[in-house]
Amino acid sequence: MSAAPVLNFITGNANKLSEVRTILEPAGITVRNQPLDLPEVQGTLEDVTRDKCRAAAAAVQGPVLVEDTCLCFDALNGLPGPYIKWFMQSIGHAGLNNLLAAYDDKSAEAVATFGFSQGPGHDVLLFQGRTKGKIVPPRGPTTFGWDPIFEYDGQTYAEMDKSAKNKISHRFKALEKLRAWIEAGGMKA
Ligand SMILES: O=c1[nH]c(=O)c2ncn([C@@H]3O[C@H](COP(=O)(O)OP(=O)(O)OP(=O)(O)O)[C@@H](O)[C@H]3O)c2[nH]1
Ligand SMILES: [Mg+2]
Repeated sequence: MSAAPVLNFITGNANKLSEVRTILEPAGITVRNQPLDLPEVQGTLEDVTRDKCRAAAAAVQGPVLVEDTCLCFDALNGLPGPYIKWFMQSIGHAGLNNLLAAYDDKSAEAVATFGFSQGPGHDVLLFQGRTKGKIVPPRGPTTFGWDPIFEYDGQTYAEMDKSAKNKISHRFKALEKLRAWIEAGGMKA
């Protein structure tokens, strides 16, 4: 019998870690964590995750999982995208809504891109999930980033039960792909 898969998820974000554990542990996948704050380059969603994954593998000298989250406004051709963390920190929910004040189109996409590497010098494999929604004035608890302003099917992410978010979220969809790859024996290849 083969050993149960173990992932070392390098993130400093406790909310991400909690969602990833909740989604993967029922599938028998153990998620460890090292909360390193890695430098993040500018570029496409995929560039940012690949670079973050290489930096994580170099830092821990072993197999790693990382994730980068983007929030892409359709009216702004995908911005703030990978820069959402800095936008969120500097202008908050009100500022993010104001960015779209000049446009009728409030649609947005949440994107999670996980990167897995067996270690330094190995390729980075990407697993991406996308959920479409729209940007609204904040509703619901302010526990996690921009959850209160991202509305999906009439409810903001923040208004949903965690279990409901974890069935439709960008992160869940990306982790479904990662899980399928692990179950097909990808980590051993
Ligand atoms: O409301 C939210 N619902 C989510 O589902 C979600 N996922 C991520 N985020 C936030 O979006 C930025 C991404 O930046 P990010 O991917 O670099 O994350 P991070 O720097 O916090 O952690 P990490 O890079 O150590 O993994 C950060 O501000 C995160 O807090 C979310 N906010
Ligand atoms: Mg980060």
